[in-house]
Amino acid sequence: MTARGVRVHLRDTDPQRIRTAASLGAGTDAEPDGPVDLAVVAVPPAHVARVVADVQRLGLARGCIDVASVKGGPRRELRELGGDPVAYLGSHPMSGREQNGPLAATADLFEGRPWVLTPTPETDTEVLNLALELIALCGAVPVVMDADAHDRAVALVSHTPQLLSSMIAARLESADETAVRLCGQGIRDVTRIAASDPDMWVEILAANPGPVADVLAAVAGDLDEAVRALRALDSADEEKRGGGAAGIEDVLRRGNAGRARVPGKHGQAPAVYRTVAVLISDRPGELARIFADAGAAGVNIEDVRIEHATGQQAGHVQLMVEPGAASALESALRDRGWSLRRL
Ligand SMILES: NC(=O)c1ccc[n+]([C@@H]2O[C@H](COP(=O)([O-])OP(=O)(O)OC[C@H]3O[C@@H](n4cnc5c(N)ncnc54)[C@H](O)[C@@H]3O)[C@@H](O)[C@H]2O)c1
Ligand SMILES: O=C(O)C(=O)C[C@]1(C(=O)O)C=C[C@@H](O)C=C1
Repeated sequence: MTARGVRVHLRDTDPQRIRTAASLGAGTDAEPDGPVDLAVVAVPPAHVARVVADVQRLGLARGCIDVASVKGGPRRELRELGGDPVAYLGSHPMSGREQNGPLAATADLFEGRPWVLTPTPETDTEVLNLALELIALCGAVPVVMDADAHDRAVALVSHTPQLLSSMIAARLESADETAVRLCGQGIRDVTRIAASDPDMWVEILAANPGPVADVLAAVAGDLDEAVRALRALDSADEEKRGGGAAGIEDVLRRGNAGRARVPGKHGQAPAVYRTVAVLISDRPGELARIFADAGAAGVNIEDVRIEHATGQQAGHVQLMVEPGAASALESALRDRGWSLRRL
């Protein structure tokens, strides 16, 4: 918001966090002269209703939104605290990081991402308009939903995936070092969010336990089936092995179908990019050099991934590009001395 020319006043119970955020250019730690247009409450879910009620009681802002990952609870709690539901609008940007605190913040975090708004018939239109303006300034895409429908949806697409990622990562805790050193890109993809803050996630899950338990129970059904199918694959009986293979194939094919529905960059259908894998050494400036060379070749990099080679000062950078641009990029990079790897 500050980058878009909006005056942002920062508040937090932890003064160190305000100082860090202000020094990163997120806003000012100075108190505003009077009520601001919009207060954006970005505190852990269990504190949202209390902070919104305080903002309203102290007259700090004309309107108030929150960004918590659950929406039904905060609205009900605000009513219980005697807050004003008219000047409050629950919202949730569907983008985040597995790290928290101001040092993990990035200015373009919400660009192209859905940002859920949960207005009710009583919501003040002025507050809704201010929220829409904020979302537009962040480059996000507004999505209007009922609060409880939102909570059921995020149980499926966010809260259960967090638990499953944590459960897979937990298998590594006491695993043998010889196994852990073999970790490749697959397990990195599946466990990135397992590094998230447990305190925050206990609060999120505690505010949405029923819908998450429903999705997890369905996953548990698939797990039972997969175990049965794998045991059958281990059998001496050919017919049982056939049934086991069909069971495993079924879950993998259903996975393909679900994955194909995950929207790509900017909410579009997932693009099919070609990957150009380039060997890089672990030296400062290598990535900048490769991006500059791709730019000089007139190729737009759609996505990027880095795979570190175990125990070596080197790795592969995978550049995802439009299929039509891949061969031009490959020859341009070879001409500039890069070693490419076939995938
Ligand atoms: N991190 C994500 O991926 C993500 C994405 C979307 C929404 N959210 C939601 O955003 C909110 C904040 O999460 P975050 O990841 O930015 O965490 P964070 O830890 O970076 O920020 C929360 C801040 O709230 C402060 N705080 C706690 N209680 C307070 C109070 N009573 N008054 C004022 N400040 C208080 C903390 O000191 C901390 O600086 C949560 O509700 C979370 O559900 C997070
Ligand atoms: O990608 C991450 O690291 C996230 O934290 C993302 C994610 C999500 O599940 O999409 C997690 C929780 C938030 O409520 C919103 C976004």
